Amino acid sequence: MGSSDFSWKLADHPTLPKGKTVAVVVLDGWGEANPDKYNCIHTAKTPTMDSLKTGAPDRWRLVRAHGTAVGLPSEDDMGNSEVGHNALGAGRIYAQGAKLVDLALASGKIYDGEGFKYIQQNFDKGTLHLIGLLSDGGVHSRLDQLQLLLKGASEHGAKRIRVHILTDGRDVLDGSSVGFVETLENDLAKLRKNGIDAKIASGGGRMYVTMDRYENDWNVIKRGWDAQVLGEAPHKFHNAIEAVKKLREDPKANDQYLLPFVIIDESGRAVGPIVDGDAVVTFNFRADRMVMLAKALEYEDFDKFDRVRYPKIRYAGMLQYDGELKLPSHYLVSPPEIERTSGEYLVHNGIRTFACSETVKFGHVTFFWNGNRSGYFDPSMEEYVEIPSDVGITFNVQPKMKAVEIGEKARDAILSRKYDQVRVNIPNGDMVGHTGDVEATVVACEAADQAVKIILDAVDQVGGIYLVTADHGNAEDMVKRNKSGQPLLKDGKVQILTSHTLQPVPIAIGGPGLAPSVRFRNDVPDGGLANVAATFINLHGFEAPTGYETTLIEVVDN
Ligand SMILES: O=C(O)[C@H](O)COP(=O)(O)O
Ligand SMILES: [Mn+2]
Ligand SMILES: [Mn+2]
Repeated sequence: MGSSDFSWKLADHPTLPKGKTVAVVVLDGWGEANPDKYNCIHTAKTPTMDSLKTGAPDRWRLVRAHGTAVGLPSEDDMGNSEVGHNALGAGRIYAQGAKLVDLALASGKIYDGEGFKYIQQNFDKGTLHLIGLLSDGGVHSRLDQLQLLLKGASEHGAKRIRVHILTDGRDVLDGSSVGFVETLENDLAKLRKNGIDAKIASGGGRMYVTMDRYENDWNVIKRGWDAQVLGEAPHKFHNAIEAVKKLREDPKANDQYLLPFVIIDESGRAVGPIVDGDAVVTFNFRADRMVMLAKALEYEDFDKFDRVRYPKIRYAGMLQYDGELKLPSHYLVSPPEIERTSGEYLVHNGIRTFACSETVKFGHVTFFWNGNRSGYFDPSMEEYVEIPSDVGITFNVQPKMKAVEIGEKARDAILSRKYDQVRVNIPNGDMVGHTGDVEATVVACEAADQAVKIILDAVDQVGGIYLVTADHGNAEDMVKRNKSGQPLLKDGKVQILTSHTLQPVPIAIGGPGLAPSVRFRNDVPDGGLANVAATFINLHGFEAPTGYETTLIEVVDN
């Protein structure tokens, strides 16, 4: 398609009408799995979601939400919110950050890029700092990519390297951080043998240190800043393995919330604060939980917390995290170019959108949905509403979260008849699932179901249409399993799974506004999240844009 003949105008759908309110509901972390006591969705009372499944067999199906269906490197990669919402909003499958970084490292092109050359200029006199999530979860970062980057940077002139680690336990099993730190320490020892002064300098659990998102709690970034930049933390150790082991001894401690620590030398001085003339790389490829730190590192004017010292550094992200803000301005690998998203088409075709979630998932139905782009396409056509999330708690304490509030906001938006698409993310299954608390996750799923009911009732009242789906699995399986699907025991105990899963997710359509002749096609058996955008664009009365993955629905003669 030449740029001159490109048009935002969508063709009318041959049969489906315009003007119906369409509610698009994304249940976060809600996959389909066999009934089992570790399937919290099965245990929970979810009459609304159950009725969608059993009520209309040709309007309920499963779609793929992991691996290559969402642009991840392999079928062993579980889905996640970033790639899931990108696929849902963009209607196409893009090679995602994980994959793009793999390619750039494998070809060595990462070292020829503008971003690497930019930071490289500080290697002679300064230290290279690498900050990021230390695990093989593959959601925000990957250990093997860090290992390659360490080796490559040292071969390209870095003489002094400091790694600032964030322990995981959320995309991987709790307790696995010790092994990851040991692996990293081995690698750093090898570098030291080759004359590179390479050490771990600081650390902390990802949810307590650095990896907040959508500006929910700047204290999280500040704790990281104090350790990474200022070299200050309440806990000081001589090595990181000891640090993680000791801090985990507290029975309440876990990898996700590990207290911040710094590594000190014999004289008690922090081994790696960030100072003028240093180079810094944040090695996560995923955006949402790096944007806040990127702002603190990059913005001269910054008032979210007192940085005390703002070092003059050369900073690059693994990727550019926000395409609209161009943040950070330097990066090692170009992000996927997600363009022509459904949201942009909708504003060009007179479709007014309302999008809502609570803070911890707000960017999922806006920023990720719109291709990692913050802000509106057209503020006169869109309204985005953020409900403040609880701050400073783990969500098993408040498993209902703001589900009902989100449902009610969506209800009011639907009843106002001011919007054609009302889009929400309901976070409970995912956010509580990540805590590993099975009982709380059951409560979470029940709350999510109630929110869906509130929305579907409103759809009923206005004669609208609903499309209910999810971005990836989580709450439907809370235990690590062997290949035959049985819980895998360790020391006689099951291992609780805090992470997402490889399961498919449901999608259901219906509502009084949906013509009786509409049903799911059965010739798209491998349909995935990227097929959903064409589907809801049809429900708005338009043909899907060129290049979009095919629709999941067909209109049959009765
Ligand atoms: O960032 C997180 O909370 C997890 O790593 C992934 O969860 P999400 O992809 O559902 O946000
Ligand atoms: Mn998610
Ligand atoms: Mn999640």
